[in-house]
Amino acid sequence: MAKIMPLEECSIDNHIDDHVDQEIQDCFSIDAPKCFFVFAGAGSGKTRSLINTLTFLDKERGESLLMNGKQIAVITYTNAACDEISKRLQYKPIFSVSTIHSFLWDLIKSYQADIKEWVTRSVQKEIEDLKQKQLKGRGGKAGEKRAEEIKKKAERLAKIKTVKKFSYNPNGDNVGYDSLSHSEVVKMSTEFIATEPTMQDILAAKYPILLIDESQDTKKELVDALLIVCEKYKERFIVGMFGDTMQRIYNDGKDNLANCIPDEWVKPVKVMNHRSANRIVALANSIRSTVDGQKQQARSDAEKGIVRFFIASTSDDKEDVEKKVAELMARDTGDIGWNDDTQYKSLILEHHMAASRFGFSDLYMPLNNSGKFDTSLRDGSITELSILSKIVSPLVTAYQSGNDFEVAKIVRKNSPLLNKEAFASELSDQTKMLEKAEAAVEALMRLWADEKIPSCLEVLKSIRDTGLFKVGSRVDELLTGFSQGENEKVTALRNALSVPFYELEKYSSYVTDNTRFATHQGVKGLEFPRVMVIMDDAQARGFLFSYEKLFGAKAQSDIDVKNKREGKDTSITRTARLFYVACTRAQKSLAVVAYTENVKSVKDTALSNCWFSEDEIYML
Ligand SMILES: Nc1ncnc2c1ncn2[C@@H]1O[C@H](COP(=O)(O)OP(=O)(O)OP(=O)(O)O)[C@@H](O)[C@H]1O
Repeated sequence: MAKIMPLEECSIDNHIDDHVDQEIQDCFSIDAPKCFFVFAGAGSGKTRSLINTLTFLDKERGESLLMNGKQIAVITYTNAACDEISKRLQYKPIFSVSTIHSFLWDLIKSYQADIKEWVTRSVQKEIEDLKQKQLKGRGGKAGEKRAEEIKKKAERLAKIKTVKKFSYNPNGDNVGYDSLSHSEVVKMSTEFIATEPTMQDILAAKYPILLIDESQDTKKELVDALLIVCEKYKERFIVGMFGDTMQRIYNDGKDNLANCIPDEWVKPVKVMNHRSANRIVALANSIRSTVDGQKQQARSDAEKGIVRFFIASTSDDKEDVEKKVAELMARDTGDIGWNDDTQYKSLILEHHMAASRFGFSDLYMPLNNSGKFDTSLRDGSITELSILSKIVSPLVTAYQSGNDFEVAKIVRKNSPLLNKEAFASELSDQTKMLEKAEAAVEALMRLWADEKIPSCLEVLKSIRDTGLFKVGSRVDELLTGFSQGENEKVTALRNALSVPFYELEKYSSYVTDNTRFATHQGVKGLEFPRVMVIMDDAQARGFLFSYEKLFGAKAQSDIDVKNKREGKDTSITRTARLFYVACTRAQKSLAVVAYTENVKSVKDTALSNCWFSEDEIYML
């Protein structure tokens, strides 16, 4: 009788790419080290190969590297990816996993004299350039703005002379003349790496192995600098890049990276998509055929999978449309997960679209429109919002559900009324302290009495007045009325925080990834069983992407035509790549929803590109 093999062993073709990990491991040979470049489509197991490689390196080289004070550097695109990779590597000290900005800052931050010299030169040059423009310019508003900029830069230049130590926070706002901007750090450090032999020595000695995830979006200056160091230190510096040119969605990545990789680098090829069902892989291939024609195959044990394309008018009610889409998906797939909005992921183009769908627009828009809070708004780290969402909101929930233990725990952990210093100064009468803390909690909770819902400002006022939690001096400014000439951040925050407290809670759920919404860009690297990709240019305010152009509903601009003629990236190719990233997150079923001004063109394009068939399309 024939031996019955486990399914995994039967489907030999599912192991078609297994040689890739071995090819990568061979690059770390002591005698003939090589750099490598693993570029492969979505779901092909690049992250898995990265982790396998690191696990192998830990086992084979970990001890000797650590003993010599060296580390293996891993550069990822986001903090979330850093956390995930560090966790999977069990936080072992042999690895230094960081984002590009932290990596570069760590490398250069102790060279303060060089930093000072570079910044001084750079600001001087900026002033010079502005002065040149001023001479040629026509004055008017632009001229006034330039004059203001020249003045500000001259002030910074004067202050830079006195700076002893420059600071930089890779994850936040960098204000103040002694702090460096994100672009300054990238420009300066990559320039150091590309041109300073000492910095090249330090880099190669500290991190003899450097692996980069999502390298299609790695800043081009860094890629160029690393290529220089690789060439110079062939014997003792190995760079490994993992990525996919079709998933390049940020403009600062290196265009046509694949063509810049030296011939002697090892370039293993992967052809399988381990993530998605057959129909989704076929769609991904046909989207890709409009850009580079690379094809993947699904696993032999992959499900059939379902894709549907829903076309709606821009003026339709979005909530109704998306509800109907989920119902139709549940019906067509027979998968009840589509009936539960916590079980599928809706991918929107910009955060404010999640804000309007999930109900935190009034909080989000003033902050977004001010343009003063970049990443901190997106990751929820604006100080006042963070206190309200991370401390006050759980406290209110615990109190309202009668969980006294949890209330006490939150207060003890976070309140200055019960911290060590408070205990030290009230040694004789600690009950007094406890009573004070209790009274502060009661005062806060009275804001919710009689089914009232307080505004975020009222909540901040209560905790500031009672001292229940430390709020910082900006809250005093927020709680006084608007004054001419005040900091724009304060004005934006005051407007945002005048909303009912529940909007803050919704915002907080969104930034902590506890809602069904995420952006097309933000889900890079992730996967979900059910995905709804929402394309809605009318609601998106950026101009880098245009689904209407991709689907032929809007004409190409003259610039698009010119860029295309010159073989450059256009808003259409950029959008095709974003569309590819969004669709390839789906494992089992995928709904694509297009809101358009031109229903017919969208349908015609979907059919003529063979992205969807007639029976997969719904006109809503
Ligand atoms: N060789 C394999 N055998 C079985 N499953 C695999 C294999 N490689 C990857 N997978 C699974 O396929 C999915 C995609 O893998 P991974 O995230 O590593 O792909 P990726 O190439 O990094 O994807 P993307 O570029 O789309 O982010 C994961 O669920 C992973 O566990």
